[in-house]
Amino acid sequence: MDPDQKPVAVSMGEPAGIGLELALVAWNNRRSLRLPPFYVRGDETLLAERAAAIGMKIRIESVSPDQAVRQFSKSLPVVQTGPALTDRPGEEQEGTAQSVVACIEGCVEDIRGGLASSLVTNPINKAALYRTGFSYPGHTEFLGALARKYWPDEPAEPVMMIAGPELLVVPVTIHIPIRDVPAVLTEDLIVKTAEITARDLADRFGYSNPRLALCGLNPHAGENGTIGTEDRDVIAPAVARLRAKGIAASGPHAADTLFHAPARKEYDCVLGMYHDQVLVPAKTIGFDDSVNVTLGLPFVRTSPDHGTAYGLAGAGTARIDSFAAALRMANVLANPEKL
Ligand SMILES: NC(=O)C1=CN([C@@H]2O[C@H](COP(=O)(O)OP(=O)(O)OC[C@H]3O[C@@H](n4cnc5c(N)ncnc54)[C@H](O)[C@@H]3O)[C@@H](O)[C@H]2O)C=CC1
Ligand SMILES: NCC(=O)COP(=O)(O)O
Repeated sequence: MDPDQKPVAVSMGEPAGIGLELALVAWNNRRSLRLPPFYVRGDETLLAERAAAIGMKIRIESVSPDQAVRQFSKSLPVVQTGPALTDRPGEEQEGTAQSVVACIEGCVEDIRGGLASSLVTNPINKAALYRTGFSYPGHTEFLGALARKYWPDEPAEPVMMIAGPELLVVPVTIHIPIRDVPAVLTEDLIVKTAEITARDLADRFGYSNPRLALCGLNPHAGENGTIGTEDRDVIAPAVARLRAKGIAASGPHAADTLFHAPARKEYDCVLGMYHDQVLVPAKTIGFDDSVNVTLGLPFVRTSPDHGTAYGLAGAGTARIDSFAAALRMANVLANPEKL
């Protein structure tokens, strides 16, 4: 065992979803899945109840983060966070949101304190958190705020990237209503998002001068301004600014012909102007093994690319691939010198 090895911190996510059983199944298959040591910030009782629900005999041990690596070979380490909860797979419960948020923040504090290498978040139910006053659209923006709190001297401009073996995509606008996209989509936002993407692909993912393909917003990228003007007046100038800075940006491209196999050879990453423009192709091509990774943070965060999947919770049948890929990617990004 590497005495300096730090565990990956996993937040429990929405208790009614599949996150708990992903952690259980991942630990049970840790060798065959080649997983790094990890611990879950969550509730020990809840994990034990979910293990019983899916018919899994497993040892779960409550630990502090510094004990997790040593414990990992014997039992699933849990860092108790919040009160004991009752497991109701697929059923939203009042009063769990505080624990969900505390687990995410606790993991970030662990990284800041040198106790964890990186963070893998399990899916949250966004609407359930909004109802309790959570003011961030998702993890991505919340983690940006936590980065500014815990690393006040470092820049934190979170950018979402969905990374699969065949396709990398970045949505420039994320969780906003589609009607708001044109107003939010500014030249500066596109340039900033592309710069962070290019920098992190080079520094953390080993691309030299990554090729970024920017989608248009309108059908046929606006058809020379006849089907909408944003492509011509906002996206094209942003691409020109990026190219002037030496970034290998191209576009605006018609999005409908950007994702078939020959087209995918022409770029390293696609920047889409809104969520579904790029998450639909990314999940269609790589739903099982893509990872959601936040660029632009002073620490490493990944997550599976899927959501809470209430319909599968408690059945023990949810696919583990994306969660396992998220754990492996977090460990590699956090330990570039060792791997
Ligand atoms: N990172 C995060 O926290 C994310 C959270 N969500 C949240 O998840 C909730 C549900 O969202 P949906 O759009 O229904 O997406 P979803 O990903 O939970 O489910 C979509 C479909 O994929 C299936 N699926 C999801 N994960 C699977 C797995 N591991 N194995 C096999 N099948 C799987 C589900 O059964 C369902 O048919 C929402 O509240 C949303 O906010 C969604 C995406 C990411
Ligand atoms: N559709 C992707 C998603 O919902 C993940 O968002 P985040 O919670 O990682 O910001």
